[in-house]
Amino acid sequence: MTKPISLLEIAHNVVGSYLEPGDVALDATLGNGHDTVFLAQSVGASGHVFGFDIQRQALINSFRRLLQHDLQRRVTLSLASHADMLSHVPEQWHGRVRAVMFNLGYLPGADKTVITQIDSTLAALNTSSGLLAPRAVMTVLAYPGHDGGDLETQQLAAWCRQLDGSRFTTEVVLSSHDKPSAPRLFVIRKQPICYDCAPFFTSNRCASCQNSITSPLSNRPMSISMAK
Ligand SMILES: C[S@@+](CC[C@H](N)C(=O)[O-])C[C@H]1O[C@@H](n2cnc3c(N)ncnc32)[C@H](O)[C@@H]1O
Repeated sequence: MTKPISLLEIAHNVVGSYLEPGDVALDATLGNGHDTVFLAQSVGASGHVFGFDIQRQALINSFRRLLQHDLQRRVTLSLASHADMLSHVPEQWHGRVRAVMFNLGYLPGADKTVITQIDSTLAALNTSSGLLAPRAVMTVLAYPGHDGGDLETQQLAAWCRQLDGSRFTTEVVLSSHDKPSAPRLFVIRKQPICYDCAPFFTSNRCASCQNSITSPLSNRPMSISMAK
């Protein structure tokens, strides 16, 4: 039997479909740098990635991983909360960021009590949504199964519901073995449409290819749209 695709792979596939050489992307939670390396590879030598974490160890781990791939020149690492990202992303890129990735929770292999917090996560989501380009994407991998993670996931879902539906669409991708405690991936797309066209926009279609995003393949995790 083929192994179901993981939520992280889905996040990379979605984000990768938006990124082109020369783009700017943000890694809101550096951790061990896996997403950072992926983003740095996707934006090419002419693009740039800004990454954030509140733990020095995460910056060290991410920098080491970038060095292994000779990608360190494409990335600026900040020892800062993602809630403060605005002051670390140069103004010339405000409104031009193509992708933002969040992977909530704790740094694997480190102190599990240092985890993302609702207030700073929501502040960072608000800032990120303003930094995004007209056609852009944000992914948030959330873990309701750990301490505080369930409330953070609920708040994240509520934050998605209050987004302007004419500018943003949200899908939630569930693990194939879904349980209330299983991780879930939020995909928030900023639409490349003007306000004049917004009334004709259908929220269950991909903005770039117009494929339906609500029909899961049999061995895939299930994707649902966030209903208002
Ligand atoms: C699950 S890990 C991220 C995994 C990472 N994306 C990777 O590819 O390895 C979550 C990270 O979020 C970080 N974090 C927690 N609160 C944060 C905040 N306010 N701002 C930025 N990072 C934060 C933690 O220190 C931890 O390293």
